[in-house]
Amino acid sequence: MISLHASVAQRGLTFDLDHGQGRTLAIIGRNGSGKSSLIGLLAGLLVPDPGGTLVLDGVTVAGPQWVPPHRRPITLLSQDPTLFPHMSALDNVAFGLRAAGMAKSEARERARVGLDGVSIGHLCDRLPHQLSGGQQQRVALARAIAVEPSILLLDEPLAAMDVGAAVELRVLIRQALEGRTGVVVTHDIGDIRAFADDVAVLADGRVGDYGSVDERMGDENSLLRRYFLGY
Ligand SMILES: Nc1ncnc2c1ncn2[C@@H]1O[C@H](COP(=O)(O)OP(=O)(O)OP(=O)(O)O)[C@@H](O)[C@H]1O
Repeated sequence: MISLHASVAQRGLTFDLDHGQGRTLAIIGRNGSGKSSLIGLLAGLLVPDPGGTLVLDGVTVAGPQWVPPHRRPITLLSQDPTLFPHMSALDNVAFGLRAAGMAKSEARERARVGLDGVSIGHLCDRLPHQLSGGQQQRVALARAIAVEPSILLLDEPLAAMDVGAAVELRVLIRQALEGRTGVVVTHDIGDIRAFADDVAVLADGRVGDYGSVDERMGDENSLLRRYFLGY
């Protein structure tokens, strides 16, 4: 569950959003509409103005109290995998588990299982520069879900992939979203169809339209249709 009621006046943004448990929300909007800022607020990378609140799974993480990013039940998969270049794929995935206090052997075993889960267990000893872009993004996905977040944020996760890699990763991301709450920023109607239950259209720093994808896909006058088709 996500409940965000917060402003960032410096950026001209005010968000009012309540999103249900176990559902995935697609965020779409033109450049500068506030997509990255919304992700930043959820992830704890951006602080809302005083008086704003963010509640994740019933816990207030911004507002009267502040919970830092690494203590939130949330992880982020971005367009850029941002792996540690000097660490193997295995150690990249194990890093967050170690940081959370897990013993080294257990963290490495969990990381190995995670890399098997995204079909690159056989590449676990490779450094990032020895992996293709698609393989690096699989490592990043394994890292994002290794800590078992209840909420997964996806910021244009397939934008840098070629078509083949995108198709394969889309299946893996869809699996990763099962049993989780998701938020995906995307410009790709394929991502919306594959991942999203609901869609929010951001405009001028606000949530301009919000509702179920099925309803809006069928509605010839919907904002979703106008956004993608221009009519
Ligand atoms: N670091 C910053 N300091 C001040 N204003 C910012 C900063 N980053 C973004 N903004 C402003 O906040 C507003 C929302 O920007 P944001 O990057 O969240 O939009 P976006 O929808 O992610 O855009 P894009 O699709 O271009 O990445 C814009 O008006 C932008 O100019």
